[in-house]
Amino acid sequence: MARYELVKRSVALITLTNPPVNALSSAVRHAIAKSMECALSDPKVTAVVICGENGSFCGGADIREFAGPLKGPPLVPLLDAIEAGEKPVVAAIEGVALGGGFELALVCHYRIAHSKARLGLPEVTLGILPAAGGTQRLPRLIGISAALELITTGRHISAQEALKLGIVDQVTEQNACEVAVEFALRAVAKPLLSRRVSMPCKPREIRSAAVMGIKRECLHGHEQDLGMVPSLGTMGRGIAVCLARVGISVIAVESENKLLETGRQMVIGMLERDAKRRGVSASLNLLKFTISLQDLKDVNLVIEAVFEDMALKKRVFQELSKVCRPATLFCTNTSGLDVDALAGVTDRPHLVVGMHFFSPAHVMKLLEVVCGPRSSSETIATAMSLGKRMGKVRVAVGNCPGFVGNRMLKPYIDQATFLLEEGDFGFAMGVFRMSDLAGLDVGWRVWKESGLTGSDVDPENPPRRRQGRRYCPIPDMVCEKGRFGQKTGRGWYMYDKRGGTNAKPDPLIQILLETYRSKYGIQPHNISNQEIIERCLFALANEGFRILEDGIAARPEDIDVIYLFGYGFPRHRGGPMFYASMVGLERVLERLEHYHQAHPDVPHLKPSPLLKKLVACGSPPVQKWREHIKTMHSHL
Ligand SMILES: CCCCCCCC/C=C/C/C=C/C(=O)SCCNC(=O)CCNC(=O)[C@H](O)C(C)(C)COP(=O)(O)OP(=O)(O)OC[C@H]1O[C@@H](n2cnc3c(N)ncnc32)[C@H](O)[C@@H]1OP(=O)(O)O
Repeated sequence: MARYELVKRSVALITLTNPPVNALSSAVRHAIAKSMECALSDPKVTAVVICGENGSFCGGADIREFAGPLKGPPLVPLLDAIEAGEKPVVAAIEGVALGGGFELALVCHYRIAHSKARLGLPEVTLGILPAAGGTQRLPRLIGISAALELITTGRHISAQEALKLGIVDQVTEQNACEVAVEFALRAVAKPLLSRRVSMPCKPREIRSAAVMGIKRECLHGHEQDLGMVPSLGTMGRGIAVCLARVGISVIAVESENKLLETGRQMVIGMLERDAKRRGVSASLNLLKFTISLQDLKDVNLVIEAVFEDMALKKRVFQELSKVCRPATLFCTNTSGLDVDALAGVTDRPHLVVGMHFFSPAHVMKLLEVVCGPRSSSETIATAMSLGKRMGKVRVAVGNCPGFVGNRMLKPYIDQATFLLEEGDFGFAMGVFRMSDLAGLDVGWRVWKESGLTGSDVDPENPPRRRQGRRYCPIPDMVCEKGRFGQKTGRGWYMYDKRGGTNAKPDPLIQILLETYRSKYGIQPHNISNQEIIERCLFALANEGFRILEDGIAARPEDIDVIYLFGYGFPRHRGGPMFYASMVGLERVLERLEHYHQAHPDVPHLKPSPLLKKLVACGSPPVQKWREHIKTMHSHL
């Protein structure tokens, strides 16, 4: 778990050996303690270097040990002892120094980082604090404001940024361990006191804290050398970039030459910029562009990314069934359409699976892999593996309208618009900015297809009621004015230009709201922040409980991963399901009952049976909820 050797006659080299990222398992902590004891007591040793095997310093706590009881030596006294030792210790950081790994580096008296190394305190993303000294040592090293930013965001920083901040002493392109050994030999003669980061911090820094704001198998039988993306629209372009940059050949298909050329230029530009940023050469030779579906006859896997229209997608899959080899997998990039209905028009329903990428696909980490009832286990495993190769955070979900993420969005957005009808200020507008970004026409089309708005609606229908429940027509009114969000320069907000991102309140929306409220005799009233949060977030979590009941997600943690990586849910809150457990399931149930009583025509506010069951069982912790769920999707 750690190798101990003497190098250059007097340097003790401690190499952490716990693949894949040399995490701090109990055995590793034990081995570090023993090695340090040897180094400090051996008179031949004048300095120590700590490094990690296989190009990775240390990925922090060993997540494989999280479920069990804490065993082995605790980390804090071990780290304190390293820092307090009378021989200089140098951390040789290659790969990652994260969480406890970063905290280990912070107790070393010097830190040498390889130029490609990444450092960070991602604990906040796990809902915990960097409690092995990170919250204490980092502010002392780089100042409170810079440290708070790293601690509260969990952001990874590059070696170069770490050097600028004063976290590392030297960045090298060479073997960091060899550089550290030479460095350690030179450090022997230097005083250590000032190198111990946990020395008291200056009073000026403490005062400024008081006014500071706190702001991840091989492809089962389907090694993918060829992927393809029909349609080089926004999603198709991003997906093509994701594939090419991890070395997968892509044949990109468009319907006509002009669109093909535009798409080609954009994909090449995106790949070149991406390669420049990563300091590698762009893999342009992996891309082929065509307007002929016939060119796909020999590919192993197809990712269809045409416009979100069921009839169009069905036509594409019928054509693909004629063109492609019988063993070719068909993946559909859809944000909510019925994957099984698409599988049904192909000659190979068991080889069809959903891959719901999030926009922009080359940036967003989340991938929902949608398992249709006929998707084979091998098909699902292949899509999951492909996602892994593309560097995505993958969650296997069941097939239902909107899958997990977008299905939960419906009650959340509904509550936001109902609140907009009812209230006049204090409203957190996050959902409206997000809708402007996604495009308001997307939801409008779905509402139309499901008969909630548009020409199919019975004119005798009361405007604020549809299909027997409360309906808010304000989003339709916004769309009827051609306001589709950022892409049209106007939506819930106004933007300086089409495609602009700088949202400003638009007086026209205020006028629209006032006119609407006066037409329907709605008296706006003051809505507290608490009510806004409860109605939006408890409705969101309530749908999460229904998704678990329906077997669309296998576990609450999957729902949380989807919301953290696909919907910008605040990391420190852990996701909607974890948040509900933190608030207390009893309270969530009580508030939902209260709001459902006040709004009986809003079914999403009716507490889900699973929530009630969990409360009746004494509100067990999130990781125990699965024991109370009857329906389990066979593939999840
Ligand atoms: C409540 C906890 C109490 C426990 C107390 C224990 C006492 C000691 C600890 C003290 C406090 C310290 C706390 C922490 O350190 S919390 C922070 C923990 N670390 C992380 O959150 C890092 C998580 N990992 C990542 O961000 C990434 O995996 C990566 C950047 C390290 C590498 O990314 P990438 O190159 O994209 O590869 P993968 O994500 O695919 O990972 C590769 C492989 O490595 C495994 N792995 C990653 N991190 C860990 C880890 N910390 N422990 C064990 N294994 C890890 C990952 O699972 C993959 O494995 P594979 O699926 O088998 O391929």
